[in-house]
Amino acid sequence: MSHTINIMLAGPRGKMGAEALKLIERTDHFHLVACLDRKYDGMKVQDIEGLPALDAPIYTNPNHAFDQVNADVLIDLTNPEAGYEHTRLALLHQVRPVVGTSGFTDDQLNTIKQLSTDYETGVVIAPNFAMGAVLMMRFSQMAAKYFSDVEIIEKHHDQKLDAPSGTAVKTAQLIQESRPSQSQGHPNETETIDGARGADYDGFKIHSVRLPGYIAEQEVTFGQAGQTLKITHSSTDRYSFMSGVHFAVEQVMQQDDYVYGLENLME
Ligand SMILES: NC(=O)C1=CN([C@@H]2O[C@H](COP(=O)(O)OP(=O)(O)OC[C@H]3O[C@@H](n4cnc5c(N)ncnc54)[C@H](OP(=O)(O)O)[C@@H]3O)[C@@H](O)[C@H]2O)C=CC1
Ligand SMILES: O=C(O)C1=N[C@H](C(=O)O)C[C@H](O)C1
Repeated sequence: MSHTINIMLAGPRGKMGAEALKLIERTDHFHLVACLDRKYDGMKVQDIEGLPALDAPIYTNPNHAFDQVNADVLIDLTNPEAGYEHTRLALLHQVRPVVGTSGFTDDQLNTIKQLSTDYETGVVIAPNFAMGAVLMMRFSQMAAKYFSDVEIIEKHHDQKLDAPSGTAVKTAQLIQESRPSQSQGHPNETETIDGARGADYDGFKIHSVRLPGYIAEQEVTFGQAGQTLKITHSSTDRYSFMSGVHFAVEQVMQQDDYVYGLENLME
């Protein structure tokens, strides 16, 4: 019998938050103790139309929530601004954050890492919870050892706030670890329309597509004379992220430090 894990969830009405509530509801040893939201202060989750019958209270002031509620884990699925503040507060209260929210700056990630050390509290930052996406990133890192020319194309729904996606940034970092720095394409290439060649990361390009109809997709294309290699992952349902959320919640309970990427927790 697993030990009960008390969870505070930020962003319960969001696309991911609503899916995470269902995960918590169906997992026997996950117990929702509170939600952080922008609205409905003092109400219960079960009082909000469309949300499951869970009697956890909703707080709009995260300070009050962390002062009043005993949580083991914070799951954050909000936006970069709120997510950073929630994660910071969680660490100050020695609540272990599992962060799916993307779009943090390097400075913010460094502060989170430092707080994790200072408060001896584990934190998992997961650019992508889908196991297939984690493998796609690792395969891309492997391929970059042999194919030094690469471009990343990520495609998301048009409600996404941050670009490039957290997944694309993490993929780019893993590729950078595997290939020597170099710039690609023709040295004299010009853009007749600004941005046509995408964003530059260590000499290679990242392209962000935003369209209704997509959930999340990424294609990493490698090229060398006479051949191309494409490594692609698609999430066609947000359910795809939930086994990773489950895994991260379990894992963060065993952690005392900062983990950036689920691949660091997989054998
Ligand atoms: N790591 C991963 O695998 C994945 C990560 N994500 C990331 O998760 C985040 C959420 O994505 P998604 O669910 O699609 O986005 P949504 O916009 O659907 O949901 C975000 C939710 O956060 C709420 N919110 C905004 N500000 C606050 C606040 N201050 N306190 C509490 N709640 C707040 C919003 O409320 P309101 O609507 O009222 O503004 C909304 O309900 C994004 O950063 C996204 O990139 C998404 C999918 C997978
Ligand atoms: O906003 C999304 O939807 C997603 N965000 C994450 C990211 O920025 O990579 C993960 C996934 O791609 C879905």
